[in-house]
Amino acid sequence: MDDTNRNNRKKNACRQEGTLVAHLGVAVEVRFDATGEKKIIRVKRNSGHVVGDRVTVDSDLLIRQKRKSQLTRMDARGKKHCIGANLDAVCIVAACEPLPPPGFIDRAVIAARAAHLRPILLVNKCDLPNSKQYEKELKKTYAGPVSLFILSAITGTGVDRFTANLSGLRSIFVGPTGVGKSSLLNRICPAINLQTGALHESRKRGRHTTTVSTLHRLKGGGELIDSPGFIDFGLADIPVTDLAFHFPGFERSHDTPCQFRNCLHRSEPGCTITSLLDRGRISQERYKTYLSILHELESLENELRYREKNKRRKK
Ligand SMILES: Nc1nc2c(ncn2[C@@H]2O[C@H](COP(=O)(O)OP(=O)(O)OP(=O)(O)O)[C@@H](O)[C@H]2O)c(=O)[nH]1
Ligand SMILES: [Zn+2]
Repeated sequence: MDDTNRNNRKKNACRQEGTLVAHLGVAVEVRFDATGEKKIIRVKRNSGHVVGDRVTVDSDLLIRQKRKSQLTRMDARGKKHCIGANLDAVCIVAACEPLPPPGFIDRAVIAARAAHLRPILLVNKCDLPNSKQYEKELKKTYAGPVSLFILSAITGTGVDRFTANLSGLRSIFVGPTGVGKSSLLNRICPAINLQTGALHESRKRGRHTTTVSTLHRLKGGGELIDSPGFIDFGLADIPVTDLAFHFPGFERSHDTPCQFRNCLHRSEPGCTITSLLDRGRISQERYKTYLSILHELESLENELRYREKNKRRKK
């Protein structure tokens, strides 16, 4: 073996492949494929790595591999955040207390579908007396095209039925803060024993609990990512003409395309969606929500176009 070959072999020996299993802000934790061992590696705060990323580690250097899928959201200031990588499903956690901000579930379903991920809606805290009415409303709007599970992290109701569906999938929990994501994860994998709101409350440190993203292996074979709660699930990179296709409640329109390919379903002739609306097959409430998200996306597209133009002018 010549020196070059020997050096290359040496180099490859200290290169290891793995999965990023925790993001701690200024460091990440990588689980190596070969040994299952974990290593903490320092990264810059905005290094662009997210939980679920496949990486090659060369001593302390982290090389990210191409993602098969990713889930992205936009915050109120227009900044994009990738929340998880190489996913299969998005578990949107909601509860009657605290109620999610208006449009949160719709945006999360749209973002999941646009990223080719399966949306799963979890209605947690079904042990609370106010839950029944809320469950009814969510079932009416989403059940069918979106898998929906009613459960309680406290009593354990519905949890086994839900976890049976996670086998073989990498899923991520998303939801506003306080809906019980960490409590559910604790119930599903008791070994993790994550800090939950109650724990923090007892230490009088407020309710913001999850500050890091972590990936956990499930007994049944799947993987689950717990991510910090956030208030706004702004849509990123979804063209206005694609919105209706991903919008929950418009699934009936998929078989019959509108007359115009760029139809936005307002008042264009030959529009399948407004025709279904007129015949009561799409509810007024769903259509109104669609229009408000459409308006939001149009404003965003205009803003981006304006910024782009200004940038070019300055050059
Ligand atoms: N009654 C009831 N309370 C629950 C249930 N699940 C969670 N809680 C309570 O809701 C509060 C918030 O729970 P967490 O699990 O910390 O919520 P989270 O969604 O992880 O919150 P963040 O980490 O801030 O995103 C805690 O006080 C839990 O005890 C449930 O099924 N029923
Ligand atoms: Zn149309």
